[in-house]
Amino acid sequence: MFKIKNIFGKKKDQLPDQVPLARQRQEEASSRKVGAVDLEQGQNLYSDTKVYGGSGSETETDAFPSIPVDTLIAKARDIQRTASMSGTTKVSSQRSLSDDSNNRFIASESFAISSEQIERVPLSDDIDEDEDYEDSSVTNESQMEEEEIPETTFPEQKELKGYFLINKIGEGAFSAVFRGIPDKNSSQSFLAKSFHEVAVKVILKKEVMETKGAQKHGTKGATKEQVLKEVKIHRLVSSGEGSEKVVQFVDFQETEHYYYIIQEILSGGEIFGEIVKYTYFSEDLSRHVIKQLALAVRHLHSMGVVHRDIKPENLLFEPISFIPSKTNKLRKSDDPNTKVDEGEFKPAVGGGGIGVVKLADFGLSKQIYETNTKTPCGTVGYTAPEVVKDERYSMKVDMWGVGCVLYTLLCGFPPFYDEKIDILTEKIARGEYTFLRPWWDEISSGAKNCVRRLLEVDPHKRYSIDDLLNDEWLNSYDSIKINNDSKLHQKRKSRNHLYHKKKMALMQRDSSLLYSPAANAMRDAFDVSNAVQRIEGEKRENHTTNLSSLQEDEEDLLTSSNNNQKYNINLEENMFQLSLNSSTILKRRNENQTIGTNRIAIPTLIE
Ligand SMILES: Nc1ncnc2c1ncn2[C@@H]1O[C@H](COP(=O)(O)OP(=O)(O)OP(=O)(O)O)[C@@H](O)[C@H]1O
Repeated sequence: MFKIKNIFGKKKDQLPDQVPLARQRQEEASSRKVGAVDLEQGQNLYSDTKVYGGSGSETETDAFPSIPVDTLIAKARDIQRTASMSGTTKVSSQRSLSDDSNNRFIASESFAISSEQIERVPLSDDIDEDEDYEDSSVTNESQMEEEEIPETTFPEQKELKGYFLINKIGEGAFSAVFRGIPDKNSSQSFLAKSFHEVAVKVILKKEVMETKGAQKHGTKGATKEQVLKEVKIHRLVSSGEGSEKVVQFVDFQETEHYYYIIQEILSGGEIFGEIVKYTYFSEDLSRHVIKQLALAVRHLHSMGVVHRDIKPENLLFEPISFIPSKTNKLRKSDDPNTKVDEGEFKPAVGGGGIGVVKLADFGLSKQIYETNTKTPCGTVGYTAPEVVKDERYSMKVDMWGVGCVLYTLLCGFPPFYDEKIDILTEKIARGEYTFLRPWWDEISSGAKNCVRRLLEVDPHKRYSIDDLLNDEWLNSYDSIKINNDSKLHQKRKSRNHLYHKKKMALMQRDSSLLYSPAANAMRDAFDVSNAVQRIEGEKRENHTTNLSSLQEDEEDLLTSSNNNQKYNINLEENMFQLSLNSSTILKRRNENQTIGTNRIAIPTLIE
């Protein structure tokens, strides 16, 4: 590991590769405000008046004759786009029709900047989160139903029973995710009745191979076995004490053309998007997220399940109301003109609009032993101590993932980065990362220590989930309140559905920052890091002869039994195969090649 004392005194080629990425992140963050800073709040951007009828013939006037109308419209649209990402300003457009004293109709349209906080619209939850309250949005059901008109009739709706698809809220490499409403009159799923709304992940069957063999010899794609395994594991981890930190599994349907995985909806979306928005999180907010992630991981590990794909894209959240900061909390590495205010943090509730956080996406998860079975093989009670120990080490893959997330939350860029995938792989394998100045200067030693203990190369020395939950920094104060009151929880969720709708519409309108080069580089860094750790985990597991029978239904992802040979498999291929239905790396790259953004170079075979 190398340490850099001060990056500014160094020549460009001596700088760690994270530096350009960190700078790129900051530059992209500032670009989102470019439009908004040009104009004062309240200033009219564009006003076009058309006069029809009356005594004179049709005339047209510009309120700002010196500026071409088209330029103004383009500018207004541009600002509207950037403003929708910054969440701080809104460009409103107004149309009106009136008649004047000459009996003429005047149609006017104007754009204006206002300080309305569109991303932070009160969630109809300006109610104290701690209070139990009656929620009018729930009691007035007819009003609620009136709002729930599907955007369009989706082809995916045709074969789905018991749920109405309302709007698309996300996309994976092989799936589309919709917000859906359970049909109260359907007998489809008993569980669905307790959810006002759900997320429906739809996988088109023709994208999915029937068997592992087909996958090996045919086109790349997820296999049916993998879809079923994801469902099996998701269903398993949605049960038992502690499962409330995991996105709940609700229902599964297989039809002629589709697989439908129905799950609890988290209306805030991905934590990833919030990192892009705020550039980084305060220590309080980072702790808030990590504590909840740690509780989810503890639950999984207690059931013998390893997630293996822990990253900010797989952390979903419920929004809470945003409280603007009372005092300036800028770090010295921040640009005061561009840093988006994270707002006040409320212990046990959250901050930055982020409340409850849950772990999602079990597409790469693996059950390495069972905890509640009578089958001797794989049951902890019947397993030799060294095997149990090794299983524990396999779980350390997730702890590495938690470390990468924590690092990224605290500073805004991932711990390991290189444009070339093979160099990035080496850095990850060697644990080569630094607490870069100036970005880490003001981060506490407690937080750094926690990161260090998680990003420990040797899994024996790396924090276990219990170590993390006992970490001093993580326990500086009670960052979350676990509320098991499901009735109250449901009320809160239903209150947020309008917010969700608005936010999704905004995200769809402008995802330029979410898919900017730096954001994609961040995604890639996580995908590579997780793939490297999974390969390490597989290596360790294969050393353990006695390991669980559950491996039987695992895909033969690393085809060779020879460990050295395994490691030499083209990592890109491996990552794709390891990730399958949850990987987006190739898709992103293909998309980016067409739009010409700069990407990590696709590697050649490592011989
Ligand atoms: N339960 C949910 N609540 C809200 N949004 C969700 C939910 N599940 C998925 N999404 C949204 O849909 C996106 C894609 O979902 P998911 O990650 O499960 O699909 P995937 O095919 O496994 O994706 P990937 O290829 O990114 O791994 C998520 O990143 C998220 O934005």
